[in-house]
Amino acid sequence: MLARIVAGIRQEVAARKQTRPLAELQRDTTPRPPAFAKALRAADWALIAECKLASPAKGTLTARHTVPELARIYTAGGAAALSVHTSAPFRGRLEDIAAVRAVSPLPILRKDFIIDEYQLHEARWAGADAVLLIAAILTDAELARFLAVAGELGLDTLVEVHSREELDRVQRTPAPIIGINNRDLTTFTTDIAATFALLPHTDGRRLLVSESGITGGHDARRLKQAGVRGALVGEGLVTAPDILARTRELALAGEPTDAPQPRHTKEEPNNA
Ligand SMILES: O=P(O)(O)OC[C@@H](O)[C@@H](O)c1c[nH]c2ccccc12
Repeated sequence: MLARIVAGIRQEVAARKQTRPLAELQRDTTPRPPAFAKALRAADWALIAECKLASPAKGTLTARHTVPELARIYTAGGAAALSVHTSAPFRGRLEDIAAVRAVSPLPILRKDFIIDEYQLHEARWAGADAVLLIAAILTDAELARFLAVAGELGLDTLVEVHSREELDRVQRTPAPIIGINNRDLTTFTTDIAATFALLPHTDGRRLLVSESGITGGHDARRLKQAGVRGALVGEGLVTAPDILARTRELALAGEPTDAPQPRHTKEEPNNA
């Protein structure tokens, strides 16, 4: 599945390079603040809420909402950042970044299969704050190079690992934010045990995010208690009966929203 997706991405990127040459993407060089990393560092828990309409494994996940509608709900619900799929297998487009930017002030992660430096320039040009880099589809040299280029462009990076071997590789780079993907990209099955299994092998010098298969506040709370800084959640949000409520629950890592007010006396119930 992964190899097929990447082959498709390679063709798409080649075609886009023809219609929009690199020089055109490089016109705007205004420096931008690293908003994504900052949002993750701002508190001890951060929800990165993903605008995900479909996936190659499951097909349509939601037909009720558009990408900007999801972004609006996530923003209202207290997400710290947004993840926007821009690849065809997830029914995403590069333009979705601008559409989300128009309705939300939150930092945006470009969620794609980045295999070419050109896509980093595209991300910057489209208005993304950060990009996902997937260790499984990159060589050490590509990873180092993409991290450096992203840095020059003012893009934050979330570097994704699934195995111990990938974690070790990434920890030999300066990547400041590592995402442990609970989804095995060869089978597309998820198990959040993947995060707990890799945690003891992290070097303590990176911000850690858990990705995929996180369904509600209970998972979020367990991850937070284990020292994970945040969660990247798509399906658990878009398939929730009440997306706003699910966003709140995940953004608060399962802490109760309305802590009961202390009662003063039995005769005077607190109506505040
Ligand atoms: O919808 P989920 O299970 O909450 O997962 C979100 C996100 O982690 C997932 O979309 C993802 C993260 N990295 C990937 C790499 C490829 C495909 C998909 C992904």
